[in-house]
Amino acid sequence: MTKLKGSGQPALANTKAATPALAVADTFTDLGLDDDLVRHLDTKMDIRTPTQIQKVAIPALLHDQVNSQDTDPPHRPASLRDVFIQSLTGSGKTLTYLLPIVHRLLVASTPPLTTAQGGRFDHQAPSRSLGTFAIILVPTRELARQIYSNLETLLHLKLDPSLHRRHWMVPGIVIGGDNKNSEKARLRKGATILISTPGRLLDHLRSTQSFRVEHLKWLVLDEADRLLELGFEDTLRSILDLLGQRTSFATGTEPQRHYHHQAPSQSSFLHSPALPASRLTVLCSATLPNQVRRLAGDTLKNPVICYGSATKAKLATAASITDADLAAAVSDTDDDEAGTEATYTAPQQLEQSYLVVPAKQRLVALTSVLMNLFPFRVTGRDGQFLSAPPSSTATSGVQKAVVFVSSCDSVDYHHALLSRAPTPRFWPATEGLGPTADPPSVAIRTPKPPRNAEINAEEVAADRASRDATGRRKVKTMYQLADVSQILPGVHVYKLHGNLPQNVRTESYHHFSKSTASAILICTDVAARGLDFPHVNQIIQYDPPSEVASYVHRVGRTARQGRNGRALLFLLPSETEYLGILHAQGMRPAPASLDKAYQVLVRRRRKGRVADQAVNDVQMTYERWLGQSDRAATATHSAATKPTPAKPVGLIDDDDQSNASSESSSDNSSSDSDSSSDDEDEAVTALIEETNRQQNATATEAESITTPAQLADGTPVIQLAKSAYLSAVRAYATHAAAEKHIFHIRKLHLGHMAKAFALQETPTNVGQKASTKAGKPSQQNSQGDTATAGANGSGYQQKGYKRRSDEEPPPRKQKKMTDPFKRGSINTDEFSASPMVTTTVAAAKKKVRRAK
Ligand SMILES: Nc1ncnc2c1ncn2[C@@H]1O[C@H](COP(=O)(O)OP(=O)(O)OP(=O)(O)O)[C@@H](O)[C@H]1O
Repeated sequence: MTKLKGSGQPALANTKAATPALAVADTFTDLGLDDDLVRHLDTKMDIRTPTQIQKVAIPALLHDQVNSQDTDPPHRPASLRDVFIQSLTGSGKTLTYLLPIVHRLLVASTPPLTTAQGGRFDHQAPSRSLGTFAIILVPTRELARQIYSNLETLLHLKLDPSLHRRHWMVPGIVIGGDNKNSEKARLRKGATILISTPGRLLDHLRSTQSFRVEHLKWLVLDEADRLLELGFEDTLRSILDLLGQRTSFATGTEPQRHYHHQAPSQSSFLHSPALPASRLTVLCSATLPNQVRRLAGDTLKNPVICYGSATKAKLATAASITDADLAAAVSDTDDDEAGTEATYTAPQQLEQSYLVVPAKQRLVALTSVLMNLFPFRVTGRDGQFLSAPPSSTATSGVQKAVVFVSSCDSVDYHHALLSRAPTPRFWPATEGLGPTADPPSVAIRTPKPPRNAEINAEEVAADRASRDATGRRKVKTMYQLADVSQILPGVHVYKLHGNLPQNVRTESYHHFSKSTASAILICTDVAARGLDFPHVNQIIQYDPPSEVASYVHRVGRTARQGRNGRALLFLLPSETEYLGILHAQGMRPAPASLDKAYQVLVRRRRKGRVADQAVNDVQMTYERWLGQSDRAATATHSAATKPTPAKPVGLIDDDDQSNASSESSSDNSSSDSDSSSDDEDEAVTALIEETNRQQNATATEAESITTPAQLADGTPVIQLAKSAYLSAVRAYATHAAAEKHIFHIRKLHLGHMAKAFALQETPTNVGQKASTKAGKPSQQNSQGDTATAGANGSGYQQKGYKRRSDEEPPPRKQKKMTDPFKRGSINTDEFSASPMVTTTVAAAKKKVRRAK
């Protein structure tokens, strides 16, 4: 990694009086910030008192030198120093670095007093054409937009006219997914403070000649631990190299071939003592895992280490960051009380808990937790839902939850499930409880169907959805950003992950943040860092994070700025050892009770208020809903591959016995050869008809209260469930090395995991069955399935995986469970004591014979 210049720079004149002492500065003015800026913070942003980290880091960033009581060693000569900021999530790190940057640019562009007093104003204000003075690098696009929006607000400050300075600073943003040409145009005009993601910045540094960085004074790496991690590291190295080359033009080490000479009047600004003499690097993070410390040590030269906890702040200096420096800086924190050397600290007011849930009950447990969070009052004699309780809206304002899962597929599936799945039959009806506000939508560009590619049924459906009544392709379609949940009436369900179109990502983030309705955001770790969602009071880590640092960032989306917040971690019984790892690193969640969580389901049930039944209701409702989707998908598949439409489920007519038996030979192998009497046949037919009538009644009842088990673009939900399951299994293998023995795929019971996605069997078997039904040879089926599994990433069966004797067999060997709605199935319901039996022809005959 390129090392940055640092030592040997001349000490700079302070722009205000002496650097304030650390313990004394309790106001932004005392910290040395510009009066206009302080007024703006107060009147327009409602920010009056600096946080702990702001108290300690703003002076360090304002003056490039340290005047600290905690300086170590105490008499290190003042010089240009890089700055390292480590502080709790939600403690205001963004303003910590933005305020000094804006302040110093403002002060540098203030004309000298003598000129202004003499009546002549010849100090030409600097302009955006000077290029970029500060670059803020962040790992995600959403965070970039959030910081850009903070910066815009900050730069709208009202300037004191008597100081003869003008607005000239322009905020800029360049991020992946946005239009590069319009970004180039903006960079050509100039962006004084630029927010960017690493890949796109590197792209512009390489290809946008008019992007001027030779006056760059600040490079801020926000969420530095993430940026310095593997993956971003190479990009960052290239960025630093390119910035090094370009800034050396300006310092005269190389001829300024590409860059304009400055107007003489602007040179007084460029040489203002208010600006750093050369580029400063600022690293900013809530966490700093060990492996990243070494990289930070390489990146920062002569750094000031600013550490802030909820109640204390500390400052230290070092020639470079070493473990010892950080340990020294971090040791004097709130954790002292616990007497540990914890790596991480969570806000004190954050209530952390964990819930141990068996895999097969995860979905029901999630539903219960959310129902407890978004309760609805049941009133009336028949237990009708009449209204949302005051707690979700009136008293505490808007209620919001963020649910973290491990993959994009999982986000898509759980979003579909929580927003579209119906309520169980034994619950009171929820009609009349409409949403509190219409869910928002956004127009997105319709993707063109791939040329010369094999188009499957889903793509056909998506293409159909993208055409208007006359069959013409619509250039844009409306994308529903949130759906109103059926199971949690009135609650809007949003999603956010890296595979969504960029404008959907942006708008989902924006609308969830601003939502005045109660809302849930289901997301991947793309939302784990830095995002500042107002009113989020519950974080749910439905899938545990892949490393402890992520845990800290995820829970940090709530309990920000001293507000209350709760965080709940879901664990499988086999994962409880993870609590030890969390404990050792300073995170101490308390146990939560699953039985208590289920009480909300028991209360909802109209009859037989028993926990097992209530839990079973929810699981079976989800499974039935997916069953509908499975049948629809199978029908679509059959229609595409077979000229004759599939036989309606559960119906047999006598003329078609031979076909019926060949279609499901395993179930009915004995029926044709049976030499039963006419009487017996009649009795069998009567029993089957009766069973079918009951089944159909149940199915109709279930279907009458359901929403279609497919998305607006026609994607069957079962497809999402299968992909989500496979991605979840794959994601399980991505835990940090120290946690791998806990989160090991061998410990997963794959059949139970399938239940956690409301699948009645593992996806491979589902695929096999669908293909068999469509009349394909079994070899083809298994090839197709293997390909699907590979494409979706499990790769579990292909790697010659050897299983231990005590573990769950891999997917293909799973005990076959069949759809309860399909004729000829015996389904053992895992949530109830007794198996649910549906009648087959053979079973019916046996029953009739026994009855005789
Ligand atoms: N001095 C202050 N007083 C009140 N609110 C503040 C102050 N400084 C910042 N805030 C607000 O606190 C919230 C959190 O700030 P910010 O996002 O910068 O936190 P952070 O430390 O960067 O968190 P994370 O580690 O999660 O990225 C923001 O809404 C911000 O406007």
